[in-house]
Amino acid sequence: MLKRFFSYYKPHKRLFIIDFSSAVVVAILELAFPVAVQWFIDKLLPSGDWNTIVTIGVLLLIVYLVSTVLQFIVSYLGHKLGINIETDMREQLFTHVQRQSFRFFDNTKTGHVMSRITNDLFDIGELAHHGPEDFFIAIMTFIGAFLIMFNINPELAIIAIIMVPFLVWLVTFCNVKMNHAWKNMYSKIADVNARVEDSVSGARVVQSFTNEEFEINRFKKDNGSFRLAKLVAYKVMAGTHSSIYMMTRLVTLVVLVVGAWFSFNGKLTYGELVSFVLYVNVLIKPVDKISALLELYPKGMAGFRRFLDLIDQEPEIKDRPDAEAVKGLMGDIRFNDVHFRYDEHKAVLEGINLNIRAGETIAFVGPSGAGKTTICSLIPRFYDVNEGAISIDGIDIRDMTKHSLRSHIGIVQQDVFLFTGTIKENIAYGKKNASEEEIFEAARKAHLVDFIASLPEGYETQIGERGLKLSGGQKQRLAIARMFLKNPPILILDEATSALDTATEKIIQQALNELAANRTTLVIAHRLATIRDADRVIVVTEEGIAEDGTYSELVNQGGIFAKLHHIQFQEV
Ligand SMILES: Nc1ncnc2c1ncn2[C@@H]1O[C@H](COP(=O)(O)OP(=O)(O)OP(=O)(O)O)[C@@H](O)[C@H]1O
Repeated sequence: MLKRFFSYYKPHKRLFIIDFSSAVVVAILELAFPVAVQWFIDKLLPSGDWNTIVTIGVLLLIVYLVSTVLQFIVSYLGHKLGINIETDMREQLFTHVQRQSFRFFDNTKTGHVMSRITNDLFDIGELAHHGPEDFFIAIMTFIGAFLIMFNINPELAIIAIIMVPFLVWLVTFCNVKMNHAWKNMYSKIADVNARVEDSVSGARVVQSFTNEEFEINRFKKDNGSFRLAKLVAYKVMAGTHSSIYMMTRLVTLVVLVVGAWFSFNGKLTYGELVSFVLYVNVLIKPVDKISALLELYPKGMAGFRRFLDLIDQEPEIKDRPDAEAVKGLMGDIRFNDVHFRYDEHKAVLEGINLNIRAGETIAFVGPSGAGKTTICSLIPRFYDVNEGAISIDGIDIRDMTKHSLRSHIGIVQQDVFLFTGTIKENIAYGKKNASEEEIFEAARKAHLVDFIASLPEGYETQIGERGLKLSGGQKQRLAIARMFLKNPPILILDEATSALDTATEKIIQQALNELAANRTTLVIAHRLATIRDADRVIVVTEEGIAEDGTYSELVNQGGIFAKLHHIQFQEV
């Protein structure tokens, strides 16, 4: 895991080297300071040479100035390095989530994904900056300080260092406890995020059921669990800090008292004693640093582990290495003995055989839950078949790149999803490099022009989150405009006209008929009035494809479709 963590430094090698070497120089200057003080007290003060004292003062000032500049570099560039790494990871994670397949989103809570992309990575930048640098500097100053102390007075140096193993044990012990506490805290905040995401996006449902209290109580529960998890983490942290504080002060105290005794016995000069006490601080500082790292390391690593968990989840639907980027597909679709299941428990499709000729308009009808939407989801490879194969123009869809396959298919969902932004931006989503004329033309074909003209800001009107400020029919027309722009050879309309009033529906139906001309069009419809013009009607039931023929053929056949027809048109 550490190896993978360090691989993120690679693109920022230069920054790391500047930051790290500045930190090393600062540490060396810090190590040299007590020696200078000792020399000052023992040699310079008794000599009474005021000129040398002033010269040394000026020299020290220069050293301090250099040190200050280096401190700035360490602090600024170090943090820059950290945030660069954090940004890279966040971008990688977002890209990775974008490439995930439908099944991933079926099984993952949005709030949890949001948490991983935002909160979980907060401490990684800090760890990336402080981790290796502080660790190395701590070891370096610790060894350096000990060697100098040993040189001044070996006995006192050994007394000072004798307590360090206890400190190391304490640090390790606390590390384990804190690791656990932070990981738990991250998982709880992910739950809070998931709850907020659910309640806010479902706010209208919540209010229509007057379930606000219920939602508040559920939130309180999750928020309370998060509070508890964070409190535990802080408690462990406070325990760690105070134990380390006590141990470090104890070392200083022991050195001061024993050092004073040595001094009485002429084994230590005053300068050496002062320098020794200063060195105890230099010796202990790394332990302080390590204790800060101890707090940061588990937090950062807990986030990094969760980051890796997600990064290591391979997208289910991937391009084969030899996949072809297809162009100009006509839309001849064949299902050859297709079996499909969403999960282990229940087969949704079993042995489906279908033959859809390019340019045909096919209507899928049948009871709810029979698998009409599923059949259509398999064509763009939102899911892969478990057995059998689907081909377009004779090419197995698994032999095409996902991108080229999907660029030939347009889908108008039952539940239109629009993005926060303007009307123009949302239409242009169908074709990223569309010209203004193309956008206007698409809007015209979708009968949106009058509506857009009635808005004070026209095409620049903000439609609110997920198109909240538009009516169902307007959303639907916007989605249709988007599809005119995309202009795909294969069209899937999932009850596309269900949100329209009778008058608008007629106009849209006309537009859709125009759009469907010379394209393969699959319509999933419940209202039979919209599919009278279809070339073929396919009845899907839980047992598979039950009927296949033209509208009138099926009505005359007197089977399932005929029954549906009679129910809808109240003919007996
Ligand atoms: N993402 C999913 N994960 C698991 N099961 C699913 C998923 N989507 C659909 N199903 C199940 O698969 C079966 C077929 O669903 P599908 O949506 O294809 O039916 P449908 O005929 O389009 O229904 P409707 O007319 O109500 O839209 C149903 O039993 C449904 O519960």
